[in-house]
Amino acid sequence: MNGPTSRTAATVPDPPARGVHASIVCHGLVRIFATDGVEVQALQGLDLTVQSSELVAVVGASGSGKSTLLGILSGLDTPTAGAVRVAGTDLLTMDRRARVRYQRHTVGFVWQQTGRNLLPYLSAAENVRLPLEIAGSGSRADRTRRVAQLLDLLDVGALADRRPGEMSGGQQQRVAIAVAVANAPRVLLADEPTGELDEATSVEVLEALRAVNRETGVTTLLVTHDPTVSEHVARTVQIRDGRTSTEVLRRTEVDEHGDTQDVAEEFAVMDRVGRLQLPSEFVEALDLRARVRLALEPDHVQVRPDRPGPADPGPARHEEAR
Ligand SMILES: Nc1ncnc2c1ncn2[C@@H]1O[C@H](COP(=O)(O)OP(=O)(O)OP(=O)(O)O)[C@@H](O)[C@H]1O
Repeated sequence: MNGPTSRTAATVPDPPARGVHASIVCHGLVRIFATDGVEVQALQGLDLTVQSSELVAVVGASGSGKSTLLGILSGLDTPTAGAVRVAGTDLLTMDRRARVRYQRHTVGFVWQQTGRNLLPYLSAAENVRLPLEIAGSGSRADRTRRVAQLLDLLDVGALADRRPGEMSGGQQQRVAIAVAVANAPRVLLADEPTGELDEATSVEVLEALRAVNRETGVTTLLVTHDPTVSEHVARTVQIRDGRTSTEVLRRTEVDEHGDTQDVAEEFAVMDRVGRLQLPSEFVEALDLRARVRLALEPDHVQVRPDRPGPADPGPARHEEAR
């Protein structure tokens, strides 16, 4: 996804009205933090729609606003402006009780720090059982069955009796995913779930998230600074300066010889009033500055520097064209 690509295209996020099947709809999300009289705009009008049962990775550099977005989606923080709905719940109008219900039943979380996800003195099975008992779901036998099912789904069934300290980081994160989806939330949120893991283990944990998403249909949003995640998920949304800037969509195609191949295409994200961010590589490659020339062509829009270049016909020709 890095580097200039001639295949950058634009996509407009679905408006909330069309988002009946959308599980997450953020529209014009703004979050301003004020500390000691200094304002930081962590989110600057972020638009994002995630369809029901979709798995999306939100990728961005440090300080781009990922944790702020996740804080809002998890109901721990509220935006300064904008609209946000998750699984039909308007997160701006929730009262205290609705917030507790939302956090207990609608969303599940996996955090980066393995220690934050699991209780160290409980076994894997007991950790998964705990949220079921708190929610009072099913009979004792139902709970035992569900714990076993989830641990098997996450491929950690053999570790049911081990405590977190007796498991690897990747195994702990897989148990953490089982804990997060124990009460069948509509949405699973994961904050840098592979942040403390090596590359091979990270891939295993991503595969585990994909398996849970596929098998249970839980809408899954993970945030990470690791751009290579886009190689493992169908949709990656890039966030830059508190806004979604580009998206990479990955799909499998069968060529004329019957061979399958992975095709990744990068799109720029345009908001509802037509604003889009040019990829920084494009801006740098053409040394684009404050003003650019735009021209509408039959099937595309041209963006050129505001100065005559070798291929530029010059202002006289533009005058003629008008
Ligand atoms: N509680 C806060 N008070 C003041 N500023 C904050 C607060 N939380 C975040 N910020 C600022 O908002 C911006 C976005 O921060 P955020 O933590 O969302 O970024 P991030 O993409 O998650 O970064 P990282 O990958 O380093 O965690 C940063 O400039 C950060 O300093």
